[in-house]
Amino acid sequence: MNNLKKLVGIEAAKFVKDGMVVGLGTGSTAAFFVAELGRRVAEENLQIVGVTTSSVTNAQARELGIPLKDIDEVDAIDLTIDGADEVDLDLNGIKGGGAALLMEKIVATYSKDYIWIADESKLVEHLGAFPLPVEVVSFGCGQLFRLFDKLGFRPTFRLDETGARLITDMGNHIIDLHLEKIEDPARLIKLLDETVGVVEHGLFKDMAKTVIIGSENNGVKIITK
Ligand SMILES: O=C(CO)[C@H](O)[C@H](O)COP(=O)(O)O
Repeated sequence: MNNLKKLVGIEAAKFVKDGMVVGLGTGSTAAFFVAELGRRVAEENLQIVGVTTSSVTNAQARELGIPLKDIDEVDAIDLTIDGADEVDLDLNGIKGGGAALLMEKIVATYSKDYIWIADESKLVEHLGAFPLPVEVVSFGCGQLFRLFDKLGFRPTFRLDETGARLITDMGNHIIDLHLEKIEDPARLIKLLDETVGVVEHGLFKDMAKTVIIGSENNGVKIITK
């Protein structure tokens, strides 16, 4: 699997050109992309500015010497490349397995172009087998948990390595919804968007225009909308 993640990471870096402001995604697949960008900056003198989507990616990019700016210091982000946990045939997806969904969605929203990279195991017919992450403020999140439970969403709090409720880079918690199959993504998005205490959710609908998929048999496949 790692070889496929590396393959698509390297392929995605080819979309990055001199002068671009580039959104740098989070996760093990995006890390291969960031590593390749770092190589190009160091070895090919590629001139870019990165905007990161998590503290983890920020640390990796700094280590590699990729020039970085805060999202509010740039006029626009030309292109963001990120991983995904699930991608359906309409190029809608679930993100947030790495707990970075809020920063990832904000960076994606302000990007002119947005590409996902993934190995073939992420392609699905219906979203929902991967638990849907919902970022929530800590105040009243127990009430929110009970509400999700009553709605039949089978919620669980995301925990950190110590067993405590995970705290995201933005200082919130994550409730994962074990939905199995999301029949109507638009309806669920409306419900979550209207629920007080929900900061953001990992359903990314109509955001990615291109997905680069790595497969054992066919190598790299680029799907566009
Ligand atoms: O959304 C994400 C982080 O919040 C990641 O992009 C997603 O979880 C995919 O990660 P990986 O490439 O490690 O499978």
